[in-house]
Amino acid sequence: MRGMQRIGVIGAGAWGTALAMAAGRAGREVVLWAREPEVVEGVNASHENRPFLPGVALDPAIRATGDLEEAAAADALLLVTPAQHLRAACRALAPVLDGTVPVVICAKGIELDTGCLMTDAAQAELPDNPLAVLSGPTFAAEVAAGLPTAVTLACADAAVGRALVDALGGRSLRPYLSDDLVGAQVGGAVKNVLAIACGVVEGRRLGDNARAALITRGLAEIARLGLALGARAETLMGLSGLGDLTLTCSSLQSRNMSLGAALGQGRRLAEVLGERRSVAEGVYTARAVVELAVQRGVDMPICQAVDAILNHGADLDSVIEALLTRPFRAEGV
Ligand SMILES: NC(=O)C1=CN([C@@H]2O[C@H](COP(=O)(O)OP(=O)(O)OC[C@H]3O[C@@H](n4cnc5c(N)ncnc54)[C@H](O)[C@@H]3O)[C@@H](O)[C@H]2O)C=CC1
Ligand SMILES: O=C(CO)COP(=O)(O)O
Repeated sequence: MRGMQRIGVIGAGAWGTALAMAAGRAGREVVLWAREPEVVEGVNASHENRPFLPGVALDPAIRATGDLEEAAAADALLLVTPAQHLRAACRALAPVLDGTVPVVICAKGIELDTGCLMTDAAQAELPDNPLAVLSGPTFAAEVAAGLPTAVTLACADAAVGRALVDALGGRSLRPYLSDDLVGAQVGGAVKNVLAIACGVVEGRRLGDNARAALITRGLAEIARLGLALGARAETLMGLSGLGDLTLTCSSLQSRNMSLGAALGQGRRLAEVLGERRSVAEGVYTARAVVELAVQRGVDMPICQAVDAILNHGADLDSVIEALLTRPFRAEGV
């Protein structure tokens, strides 16, 4: 497998920009594709992505472009759009992307209309490209700052996976190789829904015990769905599962947790979303995950509670009461 020198990053939100920094730090030449002309201009002229990663001085070597073909002319491509737009990004890439170029999915979510994992959506549009998944406990601002971070990098082809680890890894971003693409996606998608629940706990002042209980029983939900979809337990207990769940459910740096906290304080969803330009994936994945769970016969009461609050106008206190009065059961997955 030849070395990967030029990395294209598709999507210049906080995470795409942070990954561009990580790839640059690893010695790669980076081209960052942004939808917004002001982001292209800001990255190239002021070396800052003010709309999505304000206050971070970017490596001047990172070049931004609005031209998808230019970004696609790379040895590997990182796909970092929001999950609900990933399929459209792949469709736009198909005519300009060489079929041999590895594509690394960095979005976290489940597609609403289809229930597809991101790799299934990407595969449908880019059937020839080798696919990989990069996921784990990774707040963008910390990765951009070069703080120590570890991720799961899953790829079915071990040689491609190894080349990606070598191309992107360094002392501050440490990828652990896996071949479990399903497992690497389920944790990152479901934890965003669970982080909204943990935010509600925070906003309603239900205490740290309740948050720990939600994290633990939330992990059981991730495990049940993951195993039903063919994931391996060790992946779900690794960086992309337990690791990311722990991070996102413990810090108001998380957009999902802070959104849940606002709801817990009595604010309305539309109002909270209206104040943000950044994506809180759990808002969309909640419904997708509940539909998938119903299809697969998997019990996910916490995710269902979040979906009821977000999408079905359920009263927050009634939903909390219903969770607290569920019948007692044996522990375990
Ligand atoms: N920010 C973080 O710390 C991390 C984010 N991720 C994941 O990365 C993905 C991207 O998130 P962020 O970079 O944080 O986004 P962001 O919230 O910083 O920015 C929003 C992004 O959405 C894009 N966007 C908005 N409307 C769009 C549309 N109609 N079509 C296509 N794109 C549109 C914008 O161009 C921008 O790139 C998400 O799936 C997220 O869960 C994963 C790990 C860490
Ligand atoms: O995925 C993330 C951390 O791993 C970022 O979480 P938020 O999208 O909730 O900010």
